[in-house]
Amino acid sequence: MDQSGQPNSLSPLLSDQVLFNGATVPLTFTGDGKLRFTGQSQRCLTVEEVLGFALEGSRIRVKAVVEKRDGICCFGNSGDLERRSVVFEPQSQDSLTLWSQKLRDYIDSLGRPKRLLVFVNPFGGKKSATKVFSEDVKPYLEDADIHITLIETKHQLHAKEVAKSMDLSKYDGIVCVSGDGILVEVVNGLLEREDWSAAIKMPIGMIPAGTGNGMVKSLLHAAGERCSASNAILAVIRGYKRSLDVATISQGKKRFFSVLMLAWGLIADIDIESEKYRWMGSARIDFYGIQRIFFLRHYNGRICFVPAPGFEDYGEPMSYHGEPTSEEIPAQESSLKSKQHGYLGSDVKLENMHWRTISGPFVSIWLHNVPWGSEDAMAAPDAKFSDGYLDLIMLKDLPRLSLLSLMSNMNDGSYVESPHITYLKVKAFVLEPGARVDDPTKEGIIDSDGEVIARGNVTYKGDQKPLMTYNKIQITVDQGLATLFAPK
Ligand SMILES: Nc1ncnc2c1ncn2[C@@H]1O[C@H](COP(=O)(O)OP(=O)(O)OP(=O)(O)O)[C@@H](O)[C@H]1O
Repeated sequence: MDQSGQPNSLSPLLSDQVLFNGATVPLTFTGDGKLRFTGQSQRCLTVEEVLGFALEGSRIRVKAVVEKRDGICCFGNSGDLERRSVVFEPQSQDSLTLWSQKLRDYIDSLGRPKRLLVFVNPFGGKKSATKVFSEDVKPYLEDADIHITLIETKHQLHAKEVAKSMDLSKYDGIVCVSGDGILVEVVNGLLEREDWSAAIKMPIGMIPAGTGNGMVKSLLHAAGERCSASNAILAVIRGYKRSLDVATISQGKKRFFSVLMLAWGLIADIDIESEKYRWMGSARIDFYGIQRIFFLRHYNGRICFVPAPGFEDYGEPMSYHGEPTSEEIPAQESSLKSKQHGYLGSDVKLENMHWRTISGPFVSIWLHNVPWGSEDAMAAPDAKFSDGYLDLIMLKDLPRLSLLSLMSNMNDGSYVESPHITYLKVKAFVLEPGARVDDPTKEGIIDSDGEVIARGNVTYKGDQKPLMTYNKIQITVDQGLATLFAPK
């Protein structure tokens, strides 16, 4: 709320006398979207605060969101929020029509979404998504007069199936009330469509309601906002957008599109193998992480990468050997004649790039697209949403106690400053995963965005067959391919 009462430099779109709080007061609506009541009880609503309005007989109810404190006041975006409304009464029918027209035209001019497809995953995280939706999301969407089509996901890959076949013309955006898993399904579904290039422009909004809420945490933290469902849904309603790099992980004809991360070694083992302690909630990661640190595994293998400008000194030069060869992919896969639909990955000429290589053993290889891996792990502090690069965090070896202290410093990202960590940006990447140093019969897990992409011999047994084999895989990045709703 602007209490200054200073006249705005922008000329009024509408200026009128209205009934407000029992008194007739001047009300001015200016081109910068400010609705300013003057007179005794001064009030000012900004366009950021206004969600929508409704006609109630001869009155207009303006629905707004404000920081929790007494009275409607200056909007701040990091505290607790509450919905409030301001009711005023124009003095004639003509005036009422004019006010409603001006307000409608203004809100329409902002490019806010009007029709949203909303996925709610009742199964994700603490199984709270249904409650989050009904208490913290739906009321805001109703105030903003946004038409919603609600889909409760019924099984794994349900959101992907819908995204792959939905009628795009019916929606202005997709909202996922879930963890990162549903976002990844939606991106993969959109990119598997024949009309993928139009489909992937559909803005996607994230509401934190899973175990891993890394994407929405990254979005809100970048804007200095708390990671809450109300801040997240406001970003959607206001309709601001930002583009997001998409990484294509490929092996032969197999493709997986990643927006968060790829891990091999320690992080993948903790992420995937700790599933057996799921009943512990998010504590499973810390609990199993400590076990893995004390029984640290080292993996043979090799990484090859195209460094971003400024990182050319890492590793040794090499020439690009191309995508995995037929010897590196099982026969039934390389002879697969299935027709390829959808996006096939970045068309950048990899053979023309300057490749570098580092050989193992490795403790951990981690590629990150955005800063936060979860709400309390800042995995890649320098990661940018659409710089066209992935941040590579590599760990070869270090004393267990140093590793323990590194892992406990992940909430502010400072762990990457450790001399044991190699931290750089890459444009393209090839992982050649090997077996464990201590026992060559045992191999590892490759995890991308929480999905097991490939599983080697004698590893954790999951319910599903992974998409790829535990062999060479390639990762390329397409700059800003996807679009997210984001705070300004
Ligand atoms: N009704 C359902 N039953 C079982 N699984 C489901 C259902 N709906 C969605 N899923 C799956 O739940 C997984 C997790 O989804 P979500 O993104 O909400 O949470 P997450 O934070 O990534 O993971 P989690 O909370 O499970 O650790 C997704 O891979 C999705 O396919």
